[in-house]
Amino acid sequence: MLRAFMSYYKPYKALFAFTLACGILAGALELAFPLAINYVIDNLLPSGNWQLILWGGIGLFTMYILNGGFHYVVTYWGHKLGINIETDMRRDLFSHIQNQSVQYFDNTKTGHLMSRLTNDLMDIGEIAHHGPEELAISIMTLLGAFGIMLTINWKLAILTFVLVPFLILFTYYFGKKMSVAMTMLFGSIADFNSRVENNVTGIRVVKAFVNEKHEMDKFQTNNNHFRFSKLASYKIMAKHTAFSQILMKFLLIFVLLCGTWFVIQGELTYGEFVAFVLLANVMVGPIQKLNAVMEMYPKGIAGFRRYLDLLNMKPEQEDRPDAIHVDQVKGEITYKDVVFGYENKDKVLKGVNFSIKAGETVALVGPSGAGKTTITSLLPRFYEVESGEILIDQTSIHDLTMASLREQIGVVQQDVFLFDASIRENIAYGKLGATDEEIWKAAEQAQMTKIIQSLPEGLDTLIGERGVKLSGGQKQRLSIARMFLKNPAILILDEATSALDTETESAIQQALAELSVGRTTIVIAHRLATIKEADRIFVVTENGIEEEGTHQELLQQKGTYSRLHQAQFDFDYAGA
Ligand SMILES: Nc1ncnc2c1ncn2[C@@H]1O[C@H](COP(=O)(O)OP(=O)(O)OP(=O)(O)O)[C@@H](O)[C@H]1O
Repeated sequence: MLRAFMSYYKPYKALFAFTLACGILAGALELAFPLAINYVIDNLLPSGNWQLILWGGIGLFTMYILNGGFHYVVTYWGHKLGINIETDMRRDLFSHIQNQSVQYFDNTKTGHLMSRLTNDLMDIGEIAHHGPEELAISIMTLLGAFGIMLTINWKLAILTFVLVPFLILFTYYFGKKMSVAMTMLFGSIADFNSRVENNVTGIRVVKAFVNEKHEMDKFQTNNNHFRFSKLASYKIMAKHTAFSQILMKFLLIFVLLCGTWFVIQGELTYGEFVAFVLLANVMVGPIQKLNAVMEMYPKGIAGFRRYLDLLNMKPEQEDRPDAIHVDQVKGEITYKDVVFGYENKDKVLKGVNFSIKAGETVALVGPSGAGKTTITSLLPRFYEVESGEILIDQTSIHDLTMASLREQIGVVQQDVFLFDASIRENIAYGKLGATDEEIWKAAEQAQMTKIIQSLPEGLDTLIGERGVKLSGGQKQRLSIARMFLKNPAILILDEATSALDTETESAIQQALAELSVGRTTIVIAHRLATIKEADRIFVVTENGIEEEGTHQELLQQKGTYSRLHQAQFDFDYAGA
């Protein structure tokens, strides 16, 4: 863990060395002060040379100006080092999270991930700055003070220093307790975030079911758990502060008493006595700093441990070393004996076989839960097949790089996800850096021009989280416009129009028909009327592809498709 932590210092070696050097100089100046006082009392004072004393004062003042400068560097540049490291860790974690498989996101709470990226790393910057640097400076100052004390009076120096290991051990003990408390606290913050995220994204459902009170109760449970964890950490912190204050004052009084005794015995001059007391005071500084680092350490380290746990988790999917990048596929698709189940549960697909010619439009129909969406999710490798093989243009999708494979495939879903940004940004998501001209062209192809023109801010209109300010049909058109820009060779339309009214549906069907021209298209539809024109229709049941043919052929077969068609016809007729 330490090695992983230290590796983040590599890019900032110079900054680290600079702040460390300033810290060491500041520590050395702190040590010089008691020696200077010792000299003034024992040498200058008896001589009565007022001028020399004045020069001594000016010298001391200059020393402190320098000391202030060094402290500024340590505080500002040291923190800069810390925040740089914290930023780098966040960058690595975000990139790592993005590379995780879809399955990983199925099983991970958004709030927990948010917590890992924000709160968990919050203290790491402090540790990165104060940790190694202050540890080194404090140890150096402590040893320096001890060395000087030894030269003044070795007996008193040893008596004073006997107490220091106890102080450090005591801090270590509290640090361990704090680490456990902080891990608990971070866990409860993650749950807390998760609850808030769930509530905010589902607020319409909460309100529609008038379940605000129920949500409030659940929130309060998390809130109380958070309060409990935080209080536990404060209790440890309070005990630590109280005990260390007592021990520190005990150290000073001990030096004062012993020092007085040594002065009475004639073993210590007045100047040396004052220097000793001041040195004991100087020692309190590093001990307090060590305490602070030890107090901070558990917080930082608990977060860093959670950070490493996630960072060390290898993405379930990676490109093969010899994977090839494809620029443009023709779009021929073959599924060979594909078997798949989610998370080792029952198999959803138990040996699916089919092939689709380049440019063909194929519709998947069948009962709910039969695995239509699952079949299409395997093509861009959102999930991995358990056995069997999927080929595009006769090449296994596992022999292609994941990025180039996904560039060839466009998915339009019923539940369109849009970003909390402008219409322009959302359309341009299909081709980053697209010009306004390209965006307008895509909007026109998706029959969206009039909608955009009617909005006061046109392309710059902000559409809210998940596109909440747009209607279902508008969102759908926007996702189609985005797809025109992406221009993939293979298109998957997953029940893209099932939630729309007839007029909007027919407009969007038209846009989709235009979008599918020249592309291999897989359409998933419940409403069979929308896929009559498909080149072929596959009937997916729990046994795999049960029937296959054109609309007319399947009707004549009088099998599952014909039954589904009849049931839908009866339903529509009854509805009319
Ligand atoms: N991410 C997932 N994790 C675990 N199980 C899943 C996941 N997605 C789907 N399933 C399960 O896999 C099975 C097939 O689901 P799928 O969505 O592929 O069916 P479908 O034929 O598209 O259904 P529908 O027509 O209702 O959309 C279902 O039993 C479903 O519960």
